[in-house]
Amino acid sequence: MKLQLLRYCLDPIKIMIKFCKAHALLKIILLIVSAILAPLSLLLTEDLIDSVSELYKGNTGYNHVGLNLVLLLITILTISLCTSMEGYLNINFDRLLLKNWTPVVLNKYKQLKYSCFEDQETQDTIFQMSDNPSESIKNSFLNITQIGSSLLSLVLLNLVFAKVSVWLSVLCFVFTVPMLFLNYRAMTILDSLFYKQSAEDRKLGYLLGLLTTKSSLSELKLFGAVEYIVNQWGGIRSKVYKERVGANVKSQKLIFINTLCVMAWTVLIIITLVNYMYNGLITLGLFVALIGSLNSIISISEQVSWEYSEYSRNVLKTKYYKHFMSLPESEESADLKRERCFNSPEICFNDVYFSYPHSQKPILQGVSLTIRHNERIAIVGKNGAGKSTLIKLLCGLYQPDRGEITINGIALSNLSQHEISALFSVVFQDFMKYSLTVRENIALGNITKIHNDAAIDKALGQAEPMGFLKLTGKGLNTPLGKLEDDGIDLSGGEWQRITIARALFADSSFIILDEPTASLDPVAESELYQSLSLVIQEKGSIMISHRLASAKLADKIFVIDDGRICEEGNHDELIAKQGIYAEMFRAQAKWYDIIC
Ligand SMILES: Nc1ncnc2c1ncn2[C@@H]1O[C@H](COP(=O)(O)OP(=O)(O)OP(=O)(O)O)[C@@H](O)[C@H]1O
Repeated sequence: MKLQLLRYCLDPIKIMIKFCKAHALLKIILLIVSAILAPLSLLLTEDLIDSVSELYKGNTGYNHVGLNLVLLLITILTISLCTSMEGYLNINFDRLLLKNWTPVVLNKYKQLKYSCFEDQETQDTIFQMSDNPSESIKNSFLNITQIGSSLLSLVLLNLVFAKVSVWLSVLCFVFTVPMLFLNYRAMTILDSLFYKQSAEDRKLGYLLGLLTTKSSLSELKLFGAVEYIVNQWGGIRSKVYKERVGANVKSQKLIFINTLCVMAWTVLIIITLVNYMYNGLITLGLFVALIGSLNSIISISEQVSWEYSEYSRNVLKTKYYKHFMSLPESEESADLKRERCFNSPEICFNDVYFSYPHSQKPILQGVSLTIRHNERIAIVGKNGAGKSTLIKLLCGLYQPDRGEITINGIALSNLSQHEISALFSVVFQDFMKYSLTVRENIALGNITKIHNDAAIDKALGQAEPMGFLKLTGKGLNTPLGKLEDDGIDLSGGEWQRITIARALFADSSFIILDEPTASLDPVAESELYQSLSLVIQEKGSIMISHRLASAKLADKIFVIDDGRICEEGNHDELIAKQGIYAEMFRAQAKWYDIIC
């Protein structure tokens, strides 16, 4: 089955020629030259020995011996030069890949369509791409070209036997095949186990992570569950170990059988050659050359099997790379690079339907709504109603299946990424915590203003009016997270405020907050709303929140149920309507009434 991997053998060659053209071609030429020179050196050895023997008998002069010696030395020197140049090329491949290949891959990451992240296969590919695949692609190129060169050498070495008899050459070749096969099988037994155990290896790593990470270890200790995880880890570990021992024994058995075959084959060939020499059918030189080829054939067969086993591991990354490069990119055609300025933008959802890629489940079903600039909007609804999905569509991360989203009458799909970024800045539920400086964490919202300290301070002040953040002497350049020794580790609520500051710093027409106060304590929540109500007067706001007290502040509330807008109005209107919103609000208020 693993032989099927040979169908990918041209891919690493094509990739390496694309990114390291001259070096890759030179490597192939050097390998071909080395493959030819190995049997040639044996033939020259034969000539040298025979000429020395003729010199001894007085049938030839020193010149002939000298010429053979010089030719042999030149060949040995050339082989050694080829090997040194190959070493030099191998080092340069890394440099060239870093220079030519890495920017192409990074650019592809930049262009990837957001929907790519939905598909499990694609997620695997993206994960594999993060594990430096260029190293594996380079290695699979080296493996496959080395296999080609070794096979060429094998054929040429077998041809040396044809000097004695064609049958001997055929016999020699026929014996090479089981030798290759047994070596290959011995390697694949270990390889197959490696693949079979990869899920268990991942699980072992995960369990070990649970036992060595501060947060999980402290929770497991509290629950008294550490021993359970240790036992789980131990169970898998001993199963993996037993399987490895078993596979090694099987592999060693095959290697032993192979050694016996090689010995029988060697003895047979030597007896045949001795017999030929005894009958005067071959010279001493040819006898020595053929014995030399036996050694080379055995070691090359072992090398081919080893290289193939390495190739079968490395070439998988080439598969991932090809898949990665074929992933769809977000289209940003020339006419979409415009930067129009939308004064008083108005958002319209016109009968929008949407299902996630690879899913049949309808998430939004005929959503129609209008949001004007400077309006404070709240979107409320049960878990899974489709609130966050609506925001993702608004930011252009997904396209509606039916219906249209427009900004001032222009379809959102016709807006450039730049225009969309100028319209919306979003704080998602699963916001990012960047282990960068405070300055960078905030300026990522508008990187052009990264050195504008006054603007950064203003955004920070709006997001955290009480000044929770105690900066070190480095001020805004204080690192956050634990990547650096003097980094500050923030609480969930503190990180959330940094994220809100980032969104405010972006200076967009609308600020979108998906559960902005989920990690905040009640006092911080109330302070944030007061601060935001001032900021938001200058721009539109769309807030998703399960805390309905915050929805009271909104000019308009949209209630989503099962992907449909089922109610719309301000707090008083919706309470008067006695519908879903009123029911949700009463359910929450009841708890406070009980306590009060
Ligand atoms: N990437 C995805 N692929 C497939 N289905 C998804 C994906 N993301 C969300 N969903 C599904 O879409 C539905 C709506 O999800 P969404 O996150 O929009 O709900 P929500 O109203 O924001 O919920 P919550 O209040 O819990 O945050 C859910 O049933 C969810 O399982």
